[in-house]
Amino acid sequence: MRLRVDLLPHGNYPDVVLVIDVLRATTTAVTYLEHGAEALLLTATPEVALALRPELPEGESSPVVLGGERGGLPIPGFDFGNSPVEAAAQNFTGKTVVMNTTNGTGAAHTAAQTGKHVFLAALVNAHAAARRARATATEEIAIVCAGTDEHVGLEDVYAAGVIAEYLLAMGEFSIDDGARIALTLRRNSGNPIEALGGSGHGERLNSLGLGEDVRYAAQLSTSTLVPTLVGGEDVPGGTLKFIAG
Ligand SMILES: O=C(O)[C@H](CS(=O)(=O)O)OP(=O)(O)O
Ligand SMILES: [Mg+2]
Repeated sequence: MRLRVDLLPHGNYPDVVLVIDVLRATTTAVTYLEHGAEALLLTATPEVALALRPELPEGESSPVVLGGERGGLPIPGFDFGNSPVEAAAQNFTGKTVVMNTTNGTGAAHTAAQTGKHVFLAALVNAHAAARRARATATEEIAIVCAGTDEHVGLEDVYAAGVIAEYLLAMGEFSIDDGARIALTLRRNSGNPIEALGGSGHGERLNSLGLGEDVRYAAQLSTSTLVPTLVGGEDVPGGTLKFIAG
């Protein structure tokens, strides 16, 4: 079995893909599902997301809510930002959450172009994601780091190293240099809060007053839920549907 870590999304994915965007899209995605969401629709653009909101009579609560950000801040017309702390304070039972973010949702779309099995991973579900990947893969597990604006993100590579460590404890793998880099970073960057807080994006979120999100995202394996890409005729064009797995 091969284990590969892509420091940024690219290339062909023949088998299992774990998409990581610790700060903050995949952490928030896990949180929406933890808090009752029936499904997540990750859109290619904010416009696709806005078009999915149904027209409803005044006062009627929508079964579809929108979450996402640009520049770290909520997108105008959306109901929520991209904050796991905000998501954790809500009940999404019966709701579909439509998400669009700068990096994470695009990385999922890149992975889904070729990946046979696509899952969303973060530190909060790292162990469950590793177990699911190991149980599903037949030839390769690719851990794909979303990064920030096409630049490598320390937080994503650190999380890839955490997941790679779990995987190596589960069986034999031949690993690539991306995995070696991720493992080295994991072993030399301290605990998750030190690693995330010391990343460029962690510092930026702190400066935006979003440090609680960084601390939330640094929790390790607190969720057993793995967002899982599913197909079907009901999936709107330009979206990827993930359900709790
Ligand atoms: O919301 C985030 O943390 C980032 C956006 S940015 O890097 O602050 O512009 O989005 P994500 O897609 O979760 O990396
Ligand atoms: Mg990110």
